[in-house]
Amino acid sequence: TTSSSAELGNLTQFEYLALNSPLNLSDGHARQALTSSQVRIIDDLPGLWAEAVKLPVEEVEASAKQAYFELLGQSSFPSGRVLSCYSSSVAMEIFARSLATEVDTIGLIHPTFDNIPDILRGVGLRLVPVEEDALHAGDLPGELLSQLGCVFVTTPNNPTGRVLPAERLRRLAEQCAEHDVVLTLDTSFRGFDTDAHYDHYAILRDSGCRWVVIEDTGKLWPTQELKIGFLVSSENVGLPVREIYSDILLGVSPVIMGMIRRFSEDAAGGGLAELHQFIARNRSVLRSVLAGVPGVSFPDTHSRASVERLHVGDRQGLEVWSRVQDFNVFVLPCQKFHWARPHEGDHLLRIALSRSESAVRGAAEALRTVLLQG
Ligand SMILES: N=C(N)NC[C@@H](O)CC(=O)C(=O)O
Repeated sequence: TTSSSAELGNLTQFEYLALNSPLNLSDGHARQALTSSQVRIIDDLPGLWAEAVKLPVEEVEASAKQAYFELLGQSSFPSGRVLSCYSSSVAMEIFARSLATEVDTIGLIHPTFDNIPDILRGVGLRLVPVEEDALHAGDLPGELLSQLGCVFVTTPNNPTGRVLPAERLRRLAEQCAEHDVVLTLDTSFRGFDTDAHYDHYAILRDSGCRWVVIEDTGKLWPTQELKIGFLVSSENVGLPVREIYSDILLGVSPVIMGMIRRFSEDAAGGGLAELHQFIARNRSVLRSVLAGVPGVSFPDTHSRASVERLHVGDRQGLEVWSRVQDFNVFVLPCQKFHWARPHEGDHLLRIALSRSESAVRGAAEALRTVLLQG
């Protein structure tokens, strides 16, 4: 039986409901088929295993990081200060615990995926919402920054897909340096949007601010949750990140590191451009099947992320979410992204696009049927 939405505490619990459905368009994980060149990498897992046994782990790790960060335009990444974690959420928990040793208040982008505020609250931090529009409009108010120990920005943001441009990042980092505020970025969706491929680490380094970045390989490729969350920090971050990392793990499997290197090399050889076209096609399928449905709109016209928000007009998002399950289709209601003011998400749903085109089409057609019922 599907729990009633009221019983579900967070977005991930909505995503659990969808995990075994053929039309799961709920979580932002990659569930499309492997490409033929990616199949060849998976076929060579025994070779990756043998390499992991034979080579020193630091060698396997360094080449995986180099391939992944270079692929996404981050050539100034500080290779000596990148910690490999089992997932980006594990990286975030380690960051949060280390931040809480020194900071009690954090400014967090609003809206964003709710496991971020949940993890930050979990270590006792007080959260202040920083509206996405305000963040992109210009400088943050000095009186806001003077009450914060950290500013946390998801870019590209989830679920809006909005990317912090280089000039805004430069200015924000300068402000954080001026106010001795740690600047933290969650860049989990950056692989999908070339606007997010400018060298963030060069800008952060040159600003002189204290910074942390969390990267996620897990959203890009369909690797059955075999992934790495990279936890990167500045030399002057002044937080016990490495100590707390050592409380949690010794390291990630070098087999997964080798797999990430191979997927990154394949992406650099044309696979990333193919992936972008694949996501763009799924986005256009969703938008065209739902075109013309009264009251329905897509608020994030520029998003290239692997998720798409749908505004359902006067309808209640939770009502549509519930009724579309009659077609075995699962999407994600958006209240919990609005962690400070949930009602802002009452008429919004999020649809995952890292799925087969037929799954996206099938889900869009089921949504159309439900939405036309009024
Ligand atoms: N640790 C958690 N809760 N993982 C779920 C998260 O990866 C899903 C996500 O980010 C998205 O659906 O956009």
